[in-house]
Amino acid sequence: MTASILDGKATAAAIKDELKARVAVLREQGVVPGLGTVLVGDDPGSHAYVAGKHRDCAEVGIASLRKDLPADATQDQVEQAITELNADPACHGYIVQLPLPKGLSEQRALELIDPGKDADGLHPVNLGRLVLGYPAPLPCTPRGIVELLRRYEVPLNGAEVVVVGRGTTVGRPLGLLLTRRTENATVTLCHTGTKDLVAHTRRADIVIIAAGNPGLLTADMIRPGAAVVDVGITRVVGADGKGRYTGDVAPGVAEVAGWLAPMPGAVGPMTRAMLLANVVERAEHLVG
Ligand SMILES: Nc1nc2c(c(=O)[nH]1)N[C@@H](CN(C=O)c1ccc(C(=O)N[C@@H](CCC(=O)O)C(=O)O)cc1)CN2
Repeated sequence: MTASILDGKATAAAIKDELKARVAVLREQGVVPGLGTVLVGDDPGSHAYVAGKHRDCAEVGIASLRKDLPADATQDQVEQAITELNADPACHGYIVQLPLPKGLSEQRALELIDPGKDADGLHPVNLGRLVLGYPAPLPCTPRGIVELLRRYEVPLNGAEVVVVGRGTTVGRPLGLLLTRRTENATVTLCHTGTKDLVAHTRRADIVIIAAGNPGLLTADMIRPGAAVVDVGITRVVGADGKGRYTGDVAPGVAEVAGWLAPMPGAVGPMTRAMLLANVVERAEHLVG
């Protein structure tokens, strides 16, 4: 068996076209949706991701508002940037790029975001609303994964899904999304304390791996025909001394799986597209 590839790049491009049309309608009504970013420090990965977010904005007609702070920025300076975006009417939604440099509190930064402008859906109020099943901006990576599975018609209703990784940006909210009545999957959340990971992954219809452990999921760990989603993204340095990103799925899985969302090319582009969707939805909400 060779897996059908869940092409996140093509799907994200289609979603961006849909959003472009919705942004045009908003602009006709005199509203220019705006995405803000708070970027602290000089991590090349974070700079590349933020630059990508603003390129996406330009593509679909969303205005960009950037707050770039130096690596030695204080907590007060970060909180000042957040307070300014909270007050800026041109900003419909914004994100604080994670991780923040050591010594800065991500928790305090996220809690200061106006929940109504939380484009990442990571504010405690919005995570709480997700638990309660109330409308809220959804965290971009989990939303992107569900959207990708849905658009490729991977059966979710009644499916046994194993999510590996219990982080607040992916694993935990993903479990909440997949167990809503609309998705109706049964979710097992595995993590570093799980005793027999293979026993779980082998009986799953869908394995979503967000462990940050390169090559952790090997071909012998999945049921033939299962769907596999690689969320892992770890920077490794090769024998040539060059850095590259690698996922959590080992080579060979594509020969056993029925569907594969590979890294690169699947979850990352969908995450970016969902950020735009969250901003457009916030602007549409204001228009009423
Ligand atoms: N505030 C946030 N911080 C971070 C998030 C987030 O969603 N919100 N996620 C990651 C970084 N990230 C977006 O910010 C992100 C990571 C990777 C990709 C991506 O497209 N990856 C490519 C592969 C890598 C590459 O080619 O450069 C892929 O998967 O195809 C997009 C966004 C941590 N911080």
